[in-house]
Amino acid sequence: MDHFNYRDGQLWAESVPVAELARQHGTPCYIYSRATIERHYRAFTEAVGNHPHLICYAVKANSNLAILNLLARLGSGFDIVSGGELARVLEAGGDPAKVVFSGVGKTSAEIRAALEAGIYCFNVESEPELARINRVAGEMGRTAPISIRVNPDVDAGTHPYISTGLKENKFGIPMTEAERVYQVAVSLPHLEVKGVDCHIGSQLTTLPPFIDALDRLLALVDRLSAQGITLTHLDVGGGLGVSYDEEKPPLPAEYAAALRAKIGDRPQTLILEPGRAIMANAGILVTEVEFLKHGEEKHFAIVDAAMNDLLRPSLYGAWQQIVPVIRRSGPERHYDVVGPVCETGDFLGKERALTLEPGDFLAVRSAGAYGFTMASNYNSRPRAAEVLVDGENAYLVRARERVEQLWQGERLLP
Ligand SMILES: Cc1ncc(COP(=O)(O)O)c(C=O)c1O
Ligand SMILES: N[C@@H](CCCC[NH3+])C(=O)O
Repeated sequence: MDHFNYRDGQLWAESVPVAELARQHGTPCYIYSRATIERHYRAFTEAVGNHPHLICYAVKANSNLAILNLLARLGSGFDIVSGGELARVLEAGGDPAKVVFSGVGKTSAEIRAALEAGIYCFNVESEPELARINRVAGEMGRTAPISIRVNPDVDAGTHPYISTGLKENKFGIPMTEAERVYQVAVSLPHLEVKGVDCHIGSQLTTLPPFIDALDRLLALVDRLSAQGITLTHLDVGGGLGVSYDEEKPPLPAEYAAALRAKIGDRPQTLILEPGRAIMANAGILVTEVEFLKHGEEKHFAIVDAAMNDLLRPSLYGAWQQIVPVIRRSGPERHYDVVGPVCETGDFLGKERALTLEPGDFLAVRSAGAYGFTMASNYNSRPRAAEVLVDGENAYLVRARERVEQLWQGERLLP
């Protein structure tokens, strides 16, 4: 469900015509809906209900400061994976005491910054990382709160690049090693063991893998408890999918309710790290058709957004709906919608039935998550503007990069 709908033959973002925003701010341009973000966030919290819980929004999905600030105002915590994401959360007014820090390669400097900020917990992904956090905390005269990210070896049934909970993936500590690593953790003087964590992948469209992983986590919690290690929280990661095409993933409310039912009256705080399920359908990428090119085999719509703006189609072969911002009548053609970047893999969609003229605006739907955050300056293209719509109002929350910004910090040889 989102707040991008057609009225009078044109696409609206809440109560603002998308074409108006495209003209005002130029294209390519990301447009987000505040109402959608808030609805998705609330669906999670309401479904978990009165069980103690914390939603730690996965910042990597969309780290625009205005969006982080909106979520912080709703009470959200944050799942971060770098010092940069920590800095953004703090800048946006996020509460460090609600931050969990994931990722397999935390540097000493990042660990120090997180301890200084006073984050809630490190999700530790290896034994050397455990030792590093213990050392840094000791140097600072602090105790570092940690949980172990276990790899439950559950097949999430998702794209191989975004599956994280299998033995062959780089993430987490194997379940078979987990108890031993917990014993190491409790023996280290500058660590406080808080919980357990897992994250099995992204864009999951069914419940069973989540439930399997949770079963394995709960069994571990019981085994640890028998050894005198009591945990205060259970972090089940993110990964709930959205409908890009025909997928019918569980709704956030169904997902959260299923986890809640499984956990029953266990005392541990439930932590969720959703990213995509909150943001994907809260954003679109708007682009203008520059040229139509009718080849011998194919029709191309050459647009002003490219793989540097939205990488998912090129990287994963991901399918995202592409729709006209203003509908026009006339015969449809099947177009490959491609950008100006010099790569054959630079496409937003293939074989899309559209009626188009140069100058038309197109919207790529479900682009609020892993859209702008995966953008680059490839081909020295400035990154797109970002606009957040709130009812009848629209706010430019990040201006399009200017070309001069593309060489900031670079120096010529003397
Ligand atoms: C540790 C961790 N938590 C949360 C997420 C968020 O995932 P999603 O956007 O699929 O909810 C990710 C990304 O997959 C992740 O790696
Ligand atoms: N970037 C991916 C998801 C990766 C999830 C990060 N752990 C996507 O667009 O689908």
